[in-house]
Formats: sequence, structure tokens, C-alpha cells
Amino acid sequence: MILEAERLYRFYHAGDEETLALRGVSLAVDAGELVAITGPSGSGKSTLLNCLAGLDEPDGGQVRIAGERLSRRPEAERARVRAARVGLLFQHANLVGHLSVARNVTLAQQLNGTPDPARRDRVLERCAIAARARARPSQLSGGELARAGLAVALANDPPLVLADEATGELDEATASGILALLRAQADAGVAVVVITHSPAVAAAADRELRLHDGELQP
Ligand SMILES: Nc1ncnc2c1ncn2[C@@H]1O[C@H](COP(=O)(O)OP(=O)(O)OP(=O)(O)O)[C@@H](O)[C@H]1O
Repeated sequence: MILEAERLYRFYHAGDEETLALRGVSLAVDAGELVAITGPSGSGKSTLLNCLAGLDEPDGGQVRIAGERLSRRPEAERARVRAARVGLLFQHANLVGHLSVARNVTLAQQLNGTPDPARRDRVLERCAIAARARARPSQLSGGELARAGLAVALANDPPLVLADEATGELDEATASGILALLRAQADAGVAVVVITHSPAVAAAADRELRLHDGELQP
């Protein structure tokens, strides 16, 4: 199993208010699966993704990625696991503004200690952004930006890709292009988890997990 989450809890406190953002969420995603996480606004989707990525620590429960525990470890160790094993794709792409697309991919490889120009070029091709490899993010269209963000996410050939509303702000043709690329990653053996509001994306996934008030619906 590539991704395992066991009974995740996450509480937020603001003054006297307590929000139970996650209440015992368990899930498992295998290699080759494309799983959509859906749910109304405020149901806990982003909180869940942040915990799965080790960007946030759950208050209870644990996350394992390819068998390695991510939860309750120092941030430096979580960052190491993340760099090697998790491709993160956010709506506002994880690109450094003053670097070209190619340099952004190289940077992600260097942060993992595994620079590899041949793999960089393959990833750029795979994400259909090789023709714009020398452009900076500000010079790209929305669709190109999304593909460049995906190239950065895939820079180190991670076994797991976590995407937060990757297709949310894109026009339909571009969104379905990104979805096709994510589908292709899953078909190539990557475990892919996508948070989405789009019924089309949810329908294209192998499974849909619905969150409601911090719990997965049966
Ligand atoms: N840093 C925070 N401090 C306090 N409460 C928070 C914080 N982050 C999220 N919450 C609350 O936790 C709950 C879950 O939020 P989350 O962002 O995970 O939902 P979501 O399903 O991703 O929503 P959306 O679809 O609108 O992005 C909400 O009630 C939200 O207000």
C-alpha cells in the first residue's frame, strides 16, 4: 500500500471555538489508483491533504507513505520523506517565480539530493511542457502553469501524488488535459489522490471518497 492513513484527527482552536476538522479519517490508496476526495466547503479536504502530505501534523492517528511513518516526526524528517516520495500539486502551482520551468524541476530534484537532467527532460515531455521549458511562470498560460506544476510534482518520480483542486480554476479542455496526465501517472503505477469539487474529475477516478464534517461517508 502506498498511502495509509489511520484514524486521523485534527482540531483547530480559535478562542473558545473548537473546530473538529477531521474526526477519525482512515483511508488506503494503492499503487495505480486514482482516488478523488470530494465534500462540501469546510468538510476538511484541505486539512486532510495537508496531513497526508506531512505539511500538517494530525492531533491523533498516523500517516504512512510506502510503509514509512510520516506523523509525529521532526519536520526535517517529514520534509525528507516528502521530497523523496510525495509529488504535491496545488492550485497555485509550487513554482519559484524567477526560475524557468526546467530550473524549477531541477530545483525539486536538488532539494531531494538527486539532480538528474535526463529524468528532468523526460518529466517535462511527459507533462507536455517541454516546449516551454525555458519560460518563467509569469510567461505561461493557466494550462501551461498547471502542467509545469505537475512537472515539479513529478520531478523525483514519486510513488504518490497529492493534488489539491488541481483543475479548479482551469477551463474545461485544460482541466481534462491535467486529469488525463494524472490518469496516465496512475496507469503507470503512481498512487494519485485528488481533492476536487468537479463531478467530472470524481467520475474519472477509480474511487470517490466523500468527506462530510470531518468524516468519510460510508
Ligand atoms: N488554520 C485554521 N484555524 C482554524 N480553523 C481552521 C483552520 N483551517 C481550517 N479550519 C477549519 O476547519 C474546517 C475544515 O477546513 P478545510 O479547509 O480542511 O475544508 P475544505 O473541505 O478544504 O474546504 P474548501 O472546499 O472550502 O477548501 C473548516 O471548518 C475550517 O473553517
